[in-house]
Formats: sequence, structure tokens, C-alpha cells
Amino acid sequence: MCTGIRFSDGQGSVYLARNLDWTSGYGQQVVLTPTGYAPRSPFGAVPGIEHATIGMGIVEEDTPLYFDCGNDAGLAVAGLNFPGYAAYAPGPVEGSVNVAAYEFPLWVCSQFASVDEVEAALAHVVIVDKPINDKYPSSLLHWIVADGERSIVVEHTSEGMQVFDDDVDVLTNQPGFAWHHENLRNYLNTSPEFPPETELGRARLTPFGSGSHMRGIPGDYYSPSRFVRAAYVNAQYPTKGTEAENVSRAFHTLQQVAMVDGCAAMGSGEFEITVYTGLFSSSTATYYWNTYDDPAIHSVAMADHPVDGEKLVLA
Ligand SMILES: C[C@H](CCC(=O)NCCS(=O)(=O)O)[C@H]1CC[C@H]2[C@@H]3[C@H](O)C[C@@H]4C[C@H](O)CC[C@]4(C)[C@H]3C[C@H](O)[C@]12C
Repeated sequence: MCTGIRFSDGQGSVYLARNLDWTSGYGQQVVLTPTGYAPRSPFGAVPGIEHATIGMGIVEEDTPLYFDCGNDAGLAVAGLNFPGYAAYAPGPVEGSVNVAAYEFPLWVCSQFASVDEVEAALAHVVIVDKPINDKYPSSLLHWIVADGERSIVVEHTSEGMQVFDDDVDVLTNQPGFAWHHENLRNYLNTSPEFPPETELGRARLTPFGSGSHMRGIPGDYYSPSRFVRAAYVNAQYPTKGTEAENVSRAFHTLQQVAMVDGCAAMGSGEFEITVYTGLFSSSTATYYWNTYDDPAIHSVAMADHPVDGEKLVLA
């Protein structure tokens, strides 16, 4: 499973963070796509790199396959599993902008500067089941796209393209975003408040301590439960101004929905873990991450490398 969250520093910067939950990694590393790089876009959706992009991914056929990334204009995107719902066009559709599923994050970050721009462009987009090669068939995903103002969720299903305003700035896995959003109405009773002394019959009852009104927030790893828990924590977290505070915020929030070895098996019997937690900060154009086995937070800033080169940079 995976969880993505977006928040801002209140000064126009975006922080987009995600847990990548799976049984093992794909050999992913931080990849910087500079503006001089010449993409090989199967249907021409990514003719060139307008915005330098940094994020976590792998490189195949000299092409960055991003799991999540952000750009020099303060726009970011993350892809999360959506099997059973995601459905892509079997081939390119004439008259549309045809984006191969694997290049969707690069298309977003290399071409656009804001969520509004992406949303407008999506009206003409078809996502195509065009794998990069035989080794990596198209993944069935949905995406959260975020900037300093807001986020949207992009789902391409048998109904076609659907775009949702994500007013809670969270995404997990199945079912679709609309279901998760409706499900939040089951948790209207939850709040961070400290309850007053209450009378029950002749008894006067006081809380054991803080957290009493959080009871009911689900604690398990199931996708609907992680959505509710991440939405609660992300919404209640106070706005923070500094980079250090916001990095801390992202990792603490995603720790709430991180998967621990041995607790949740997939159909194969293998256990899911949070392989890595990644964060893009537009405030400093920096990608931060840690892994299951190395919880120390590492970072690479765009400024650490030339952003106008021709070659992909593996940081
Ligand atoms: C497995 C990852 C999603 C994790 C997740 O959401 N798990 C949910 C588990 S469950 O179903 O809900 O149980 C996804 C996210 C991004 C994906 C990768 C990116 O899309 C980049 C390439 C795309 C290629 O087509 C396939 C390999 C790949 C390298 C993908 C492998 C895999 O599907 C990734 C790593």
C-alpha cells in the first residue's frame, strides 16, 4: 500500500510526501532530469523538459520512470497503486494528448508549473497502456498532483479520465478517491479536543489523558483506514514555517501510516513494508527520503547538480 500527503508552509511552498509500500524495492534512486535532456516520449506528449524535475524512480531505456517527483516551479506528483480500477487506452487516440502510463509523472513535472495548468491540460489527455519495454508492463496507478495552493487526484478508469479536487490533500489505494472522501463522513466525531468531565449516572468520569476524541480513527493498514488516519493527522497538524519543521512534519505524519514487517501480507503471502518515505519540498527544491532499513533522512537538492545538462543525473 502507499500513502501520499500534501501540505504547505503557508507561504506558497508545497510539500508532497509519500510512503512506497511494497514487498521489496525496484532498485529506485533519486533521479534529476535536467532541462537539456531529450526525452523519448512514445506519442510526443513530452517533447522537451520545460522544468527540471527531481524525484525517486528508476531509469530504463535512458528514460526516467518516476514513482514521485517535483519540479523547479513548485509542482509535484506521486503515483499510487490502483489495480481493479485503473484502465488505460490500449493505444493512442487521434486528436488527444497521448501520455504513456509510465511517463505521467514526468509529463506533469516537465511540462507544467501549477495544478491549474495540469487540470486544464488533462481535459485533452488519454493515458495509454504503452510499456517502456517487456520487462516493465504498465502499472495500474492513480496520482496525486500538488502545488502550493492545492492538490488534485487523477484517475483513468473504464469511465475515462476523472479529476478530483483533493480538499483533504491525501491519497491511498483502492477504492477510488470519491469513495474515500465520502467515507470521511463516518469520522465526524473525531477531534483533538480534551473532553470535559462527564456525568454517567452518578459517576463523574474524566479522561485518562489526551487522545480521547481520536478514538474511532482506524489504526490498521487497510487502504481506507490509512486514508482516514492520514487525513486526520495532515489536517490537524499546525502550519509550520521553516524547512526543518516541515520535513519533520512530513516524516512524522507518514510514520502514522507506515507499514511494519510481518503485519500485513499480500495475496502472495509476502509482507508489505514501507520501502521508503519520500518528500519533495518546493521551498528548497529538495528531495528527502529514508528507507525501511535506514531511517536517517537523506536529501538531494536540485542546486547540488547542474539543472540544464543533457544527461539524467543519478544522485
Ligand atoms: C508498487 C508501487 C505502488 C505501491 C503501492 O501503491 N502499493 C499498494 C499495494 S496494494 O495493491 O494496494 O496492495 C508502484 C508506484 C510507482 C510504480 C513504478 C512507476 O510507475 C515506474 C515504473 C513503471 C513501469 O510501467 C513499471 C515499473 C515501475 C518501476 C513501477 C513499479 C511499481 O508499480 C511502482 C513502484
